[in-house]
Amino acid sequence: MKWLKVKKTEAFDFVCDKIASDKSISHRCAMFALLSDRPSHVRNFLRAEDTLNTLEIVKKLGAEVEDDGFELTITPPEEMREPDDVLDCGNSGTAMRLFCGFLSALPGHYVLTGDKYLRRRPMKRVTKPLTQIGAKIDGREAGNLAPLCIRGQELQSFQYESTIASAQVKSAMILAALRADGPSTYREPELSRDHTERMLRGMGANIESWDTITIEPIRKPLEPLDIMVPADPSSGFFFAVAAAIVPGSHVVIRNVTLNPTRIEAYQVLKKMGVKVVFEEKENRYEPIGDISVTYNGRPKGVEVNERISWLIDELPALSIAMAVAEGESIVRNAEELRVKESDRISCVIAGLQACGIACSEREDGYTIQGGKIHSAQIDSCGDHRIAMSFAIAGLLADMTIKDIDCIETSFPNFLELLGAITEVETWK
Ligand SMILES: O=C(O)C1=C[C@@H](OP(=O)(O)O)[C@@H](O)[C@H](O)C1
Ligand SMILES: C=C(OP(=O)(O)O)C(=O)O
Repeated sequence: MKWLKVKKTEAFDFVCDKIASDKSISHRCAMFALLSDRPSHVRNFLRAEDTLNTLEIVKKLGAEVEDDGFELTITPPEEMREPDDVLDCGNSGTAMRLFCGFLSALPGHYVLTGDKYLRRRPMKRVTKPLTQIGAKIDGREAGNLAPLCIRGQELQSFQYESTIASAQVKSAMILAALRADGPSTYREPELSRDHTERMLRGMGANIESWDTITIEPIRKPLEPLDIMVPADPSSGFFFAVAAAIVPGSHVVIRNVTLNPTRIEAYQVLKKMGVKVVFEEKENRYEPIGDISVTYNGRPKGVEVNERISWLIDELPALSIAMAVAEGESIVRNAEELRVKESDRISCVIAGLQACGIACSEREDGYTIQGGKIHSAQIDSCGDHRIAMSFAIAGLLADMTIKDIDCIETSFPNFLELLGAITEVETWK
């Protein structure tokens, strides 16, 4: 098990074009390449554990992958292969849920599994609606927990109204709908990240989204992808919080997706009084540009209770800004945090309490009374976002973090970048 010590730092000015590539988009690049009959070209693919596991699965399904160190060329097989082994999604909920939808309609037998954290996460949210349209999926707790066994077959078209705003559920259903026996519709309570719709549309799929998403089944292979994956705003956000809390600091995060469903946490920082500027530079599949964040005095407390799916992954890091803010901050309607890689409500609160911050949890969120962060020893709970959030808290008071191996799942060069603004030490 790896440990990390982060030292308190002084004002920094950091222009960063090395933030990890977007995880959501990278998963989809690997998977969606299988929907074409020609090679897809993917530059800047995220080389982290989660997305490399997805790429391995795509290879086990018969794709050939050439890698020149910068660009991946993913050539789909003429016919998808039934794998002779289990498909390991590692730590990734996105991989497991999207593959459920993808494989349910593909002839063959597939077993999806993952690490001990993923095998605890609820899968009923995808296995239930998929089963309702004819999918054959089984797993522990009547199909709720991995390992999941899928026997792919023809699926029926559907009209599904989801009770949760989840891009993973939506994407699983869209992937199933692409091979269903007629047009399908999908509704969600509030728009969740929409990379699947944008990318599949860019590949020529007939997907319309207004209040309701309408998906036509594909009658021929889609166009291949030709894409440069932008930087991940969720990864960049750790450095945004760093600039927001260390007096006199400034950061520029370059070439990041500016998709509105992904940058809401930056909008909240702005609401807290931090100076945040977005500069769009191009638009292909997604708007892409730079985000600059400048310290602007002590941030102010804020209440976050809507568009939760637009900032769900950033809430642990945002809680660090809330912990140093003037006044009280409240997070509501965020019960989804409890079923991520860890129970992120309990882990955030336990970590902040260890740092001497007054805070308390509720079923759907937490309340944080802004104060002064003290040195502490924090357990990451095996969760990359908890580990990196408290590493950022360490910029204000030396912090020791237990079990940081999980950072590899989404942001392998995090410590290298953090090392540019402070002293870091790791040991086993
Ligand atoms: O579709 C995606 O790429 C993701 C969707 C979100 O999960 P939910 O769909 O469970 O909200 C998010 O938390 C996850 O990190 C990535
Ligand atoms: C929740 C996350 O990812 P996933 O659901 O893919 O494991 C995350 O990266 O914060």
